[in-house]
Formats: sequence, C-alpha cells, structure tokens
Amino acid sequence: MKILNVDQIRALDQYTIQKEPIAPLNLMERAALAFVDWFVDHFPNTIPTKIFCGLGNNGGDGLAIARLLLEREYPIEVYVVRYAPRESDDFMHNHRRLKLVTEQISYVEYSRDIPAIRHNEVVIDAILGSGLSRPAEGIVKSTIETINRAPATVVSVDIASGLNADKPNDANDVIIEPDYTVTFQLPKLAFVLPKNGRYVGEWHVVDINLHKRYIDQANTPYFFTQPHEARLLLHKRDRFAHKGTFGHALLLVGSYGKIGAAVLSAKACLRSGVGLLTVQVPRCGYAVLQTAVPEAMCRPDGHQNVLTGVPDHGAGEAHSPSPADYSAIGIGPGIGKASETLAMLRDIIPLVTKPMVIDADALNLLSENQDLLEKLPPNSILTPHPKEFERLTQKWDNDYQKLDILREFAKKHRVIVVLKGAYSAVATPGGEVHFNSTGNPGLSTGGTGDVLTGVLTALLAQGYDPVEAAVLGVFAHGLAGDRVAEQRGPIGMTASDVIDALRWD
Ligand SMILES: NC(=O)C1=CN([C@@H]2O[C@H](COP(=O)(O)OP(=O)(O)OC[C@H]3O[C@@H](n4cnc5c(N)ncnc54)[C@H](OP(=O)(O)O)[C@@H]3O)[C@@H](O)[C@H]2O)[C@@H](O)CC1
Ligand SMILES: [K+]
Repeated sequence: MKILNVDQIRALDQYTIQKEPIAPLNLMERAALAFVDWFVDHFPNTIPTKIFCGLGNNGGDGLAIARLLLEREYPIEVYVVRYAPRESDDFMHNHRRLKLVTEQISYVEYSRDIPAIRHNEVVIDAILGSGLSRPAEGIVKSTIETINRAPATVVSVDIASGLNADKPNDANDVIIEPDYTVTFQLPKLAFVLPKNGRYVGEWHVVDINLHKRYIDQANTPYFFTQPHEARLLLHKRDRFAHKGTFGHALLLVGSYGKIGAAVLSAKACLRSGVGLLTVQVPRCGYAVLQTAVPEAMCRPDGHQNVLTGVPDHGAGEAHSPSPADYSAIGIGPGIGKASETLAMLRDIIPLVTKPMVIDADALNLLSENQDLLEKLPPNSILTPHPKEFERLTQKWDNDYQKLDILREFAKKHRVIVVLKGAYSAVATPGGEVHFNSTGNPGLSTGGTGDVLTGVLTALLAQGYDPVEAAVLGVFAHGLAGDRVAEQRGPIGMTASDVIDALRWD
C-alpha cells in the first residue's frame, strides 16, 4: 500500500471528486460513514460520546459523524471549536444538516466553554486534520490539552489534531494523544515513525473509495506492506523440487559465550526453507551446534573462541568450499569484534559476488571500517537496529531526517537496509522504503535479530530477489511474533518461540 504526502492526498481528493465524479459533500458523507462503521464495531451506543469539531473539512467530517451516530442512537454531545472566523463550505453544509436533527451543538470559544470530560466517556477528535498548517494555539491548544488530560478514550478522525502528517512537529507542539486513529484510505507517514507513537495510538485505515487510478500512478518512495502484498511475494514450490533447488546457505556466526546466537540463526534458516545449511562457528561451538541443530552441517573454525574464517582442517574437511560457492551467506550474529574476525570479513567480502546478509557485530565492524562498505556485494541486506544504524551513519534530529539518511545510505552503497523497530523500514537501493506491518513489542528481546538473519539468509539462498526477500522476511518474522503474542501474550516471548511460529504458506 502506498503512503502519500498531504499534497498528494489533497490532489487525490480532487481527482476523485472530478473523475468519479462525486460531490465533495457526498465524499465527506462517505468518509463519515466509513468512520461510523468502524466506530459502532468498537463502541456500544450506551457510552456518552463527545465530538470536538474544528471548522475545516475534518470538522465537517466530525459533524457528519455526529449526525450518523445520533441516527444510531448514540448519546452524542457536539462541540464546535471556534478558532477562526471562516468555516469550510462542507463544514457549513453539515452544520445545517446537523441542526435539523439536534439542538445540542455547543460552541467553544473561550476556555470556560470547554466541557469537563469524565473517564467513562469517548471523545471523538475532529478538530484539525491533514490541513494543519501551523501549531495549535489559543482555544485549539487549550481544548487539546483538556482532552489529553481527560481519562476518557479518544478516537481521532483521520489524524490526531496537531500532528503533521508528513513532516516533523516541534517538540513544544500540543497534539492530541489518541487511543485510536481512524484514517481515510491510506496511512500517513507520521503513523509509522517511532516518535509519534503517542500521537497515533492504534490506527486503522478505512476505505472510502478514493480514485484507484490516481493512487496507482502516484509517485512515492514510501510503502506499507499489507498481508496480501507479502503473500504475493512467496515462491510456489515445485512438486519435483529437491534440496538442491532451495540453495545451500552458509552462516558465519557465534563466538565464545554467544553460540546461542549461532543456534538461533541456524534454526531460523532451516525453518525458512533453505535446502542445505552449513554453519561455521568457532571450535568451542562445534558440539553445541551439532547437538542443537543436527540438520545443519557444521564447519568448525580453526580458532577456539572467535571466527577467523580459516576452517579447522584437523576436523577433517580438507577441501572446504570457498564462501563464494554458497548460494547465500549470513554473517554477524554473536560474532564479536575480534581483530581475527575483522580480518575474516576483509577476506570474505571481496570474494563474494552474491548478496549477503550482514547483522549485529558484522555491522559494527563495518561502522569502524567504512572502506568495507564500498566492497559489499550489491543488494546485500544489512539489518541494523537504530543504534547500529547511527554508528554506520550519523545522529539524526528527528525521524524524518533519519528516513532521509536511510534512503541516501541504501542508494549510495547499493544495499538494502532493514532498519529494525516497530514498523521495521526496508530501504532499497532504488530509494524506496517499505514499512513492515507485522510485529509487536514482545519481539524486543535477545535473539530475535539472530532469527531474522537466519530467515533472510534462507530466502536469499532460495533465489528470492533481495528486496523481496527483505520485505517478505521481515513480514514473516513479525507475523511469527504476532502468533506467539496471540497464544501466550507478548511478555516473555523468546526468540525460540518466534522460530517455532514461522510459517511460509
Ligand atoms: N483527503 C481526503 O480525501 C478526504 C478528506 N477529508 C477530511 O478533510 C480533512 C482535511 O480537511 P482540510 O483540508 O479542510 O483541513 P482541516 O485540517 O480540517 O482544517 C484546515 C483549516 O484549519 C486551519 N488550520 C490549520 N492549522 C490550524 C491551526 N493550528 N489552528 C487553527 N487553524 C488551523 C486552516 O487554515 P489555513 O491553513 O487555511 O490558514 C484551514 O482553515 C482530512 O483530514 C479529512 O478529515 C474527508 O472529508 C473526505 C476525503
Ligand atoms: K483530527
């Protein structure tokens, strides 16, 4: 699903009005109805509900919503926040319509007009929408502050009042902190950025049939991966396939005290459909790996405690294949930053031409040895969390600047970057960013990153296009986390649970 900016949303609105064609007032009615359909599914008509409306089209939506909820016998009180001398045309139409069905419209001009809000109430926030052009001040600001202080459940129409849809807010801006945002047609970029969490709440997109042709043709670097889109990326399996069909992956993982990371990435790789898997671990991890993951071949490193890349010839593998011979290589989980391990990276990277997966301490080694970035095979997948990404690049002032840095980095180095977090962002060498839609806070636990490395390495080994591997792998990993959360709750989830919950159908 595309994420469009405010100018594009406005143009999409106009395009729909002209090409469908539909009168603006009827489009507003459709939006209000879509909101109301969602609302009645979530709240019974016994809960006192206050709707705060601004004077633009977001306020117009609010008035139409009030009328539709009154028809459904919701106990509604309507408050119009009068911050400006002029109302939008569709606001005025809906104001007239609402007055035909209720006398109970209050006007908030001064602080004393703001009603008290109790804890068992619902507040619908329709003060300001995507037309926000400046920070909230005066009576708008006081109303927002009162709503935020209230113990009620707050639902924002389209976007929280005061939140910019596609650019940073100032730290001092006063913004509604909703429990839910019900947005029209497409998500806003603001919704997937970490700093905005409290200004978005749980968000839902409702379809209002805006013109598909405009959306199809709109240019945007930002996408939100929906389940059906991820499913389309899955490769179908041939009945006559054999293990060679699904590639032979090599994982370079683990160090003394971190063999668990090796085990987790290996298990996840096998659970993600790789044909054959070889795992190179330091000698100290050999017995552990052979026992914990009998399905994988183990290639012990010549070093006892850290990876050096030199195989342990004593272990009987006289002619070990070169790293370049594997279908895909994943490197990083648990490897530490020993100088021997850096030397291994320096040896291997120039040898490999196929995209690799690079994670954890391999990323930290790249941060400290940036010349290696230039030598990475094109379309390699890097999987930093924000701190690792900052080490690779620079500090950022806000989430929007972080996105710019992310896109620039992926383009410059011709790599795919999976920036991990809520709505993990997959940045491509072409400059696109795909935000993931699955996952939950339970995944913020040790080892889940190692699992992701195994997943992505398996997909590359099976011949997935690297961008598709990243988008699909991140989606499937998050979905596995969601399955675990559903079964046993998000707290106490382990990386092993996530491996067990991986599914590819
Ligand atoms: N997109 C779609 O397809 C559809 C969209 N729909 C709905 O339309 C909404 C967008 O409507 P909108 O453009 O009228 O914007 P909205 O935010 O209601 O008000 C703008 C007014 O507020 C003013 N203003 C701005 N900032 C301010 C501030 N801080 N404090 C005080 N005033 C401020 C601003 O003034 P100006 O900038 O012109 O000076 C202008 O007068 C959208 O969110 C959705 O709910 C649906 O109905 C149908 C389909
Ligand atoms: K709003």
